[in-house]
Amino acid sequence: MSANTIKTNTLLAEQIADALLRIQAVTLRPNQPFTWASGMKSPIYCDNRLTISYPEIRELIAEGFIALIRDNFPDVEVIAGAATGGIPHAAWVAQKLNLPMVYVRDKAKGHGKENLIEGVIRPGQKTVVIEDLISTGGSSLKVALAVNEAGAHTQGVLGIFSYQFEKAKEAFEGAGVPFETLSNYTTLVDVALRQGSIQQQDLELLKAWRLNPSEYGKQA
Ligand SMILES: O=P(O)(O)OC[C@H]1O[C@H](OP(=O)(O)OP(=O)(O)O)[C@H](O)[C@@H]1O
Ligand SMILES: O=C(O)c1cc(=O)[nH]c(=O)[nH]1
Repeated sequence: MSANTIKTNTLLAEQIADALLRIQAVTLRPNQPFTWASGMKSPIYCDNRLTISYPEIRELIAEGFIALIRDNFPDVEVIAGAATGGIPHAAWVAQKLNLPMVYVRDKAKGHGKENLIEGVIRPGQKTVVIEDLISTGGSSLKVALAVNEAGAHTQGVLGIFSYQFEKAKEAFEGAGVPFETLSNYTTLVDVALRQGSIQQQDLELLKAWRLNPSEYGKQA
């Protein structure tokens, strides 16, 4: 399967965008840009960690992941959570599918057993990585590659939300790892505009940022 053949469920993408807006997971802060994991500066931050506090939203997310897994990776053997945001969602999915779970740290522990991957993963095991958010894709691809380096096989990466950057698509394609998210930036902006939770001036700001996200906020 190529990296872009997984089909997004449009209704679910809207439901999740709506939920993220409702719980105020999305913050616009143009005057004090956020620094992302990649080092990029951004006027927007989507805090998907908040979803774990809402049982009906985390259930929607878990069922969304399970539908994607059933359609695309029906023979998956292990669910891997990307630390930290992906871990709770991976646990709920693994529990519902009655599958083993592991989680992958962003770097190996500096003491104890010095593990990068926690839990049991065996050579050849078909694995789906669960991540909370994909910006550049760097974090989740690192997890996917760590799984492969451990001798298992990453079938795909699934996330809650993606900013739909070309850079991420190219990175996943380059690594030969299929990926998909339950919701995305385009849907979020559409839903937010419809609801009136963003205004015209916010839209202008977001458009300026989208034109050149890597340069945004560097002068700030
Ligand atoms: O696609 P990327 O450019 O790599 O960015 C996305 C990553 O950034 C966030 O993680 P963060 O490092 O903030 O850590 P956390 O999950 O431990 O909170 C998020 O949870 C993803 O893992
Ligand atoms: O790229 C990131 O670090 C990032 C962006 C975002 O909107 N939310 C988040 O949790 N991380």
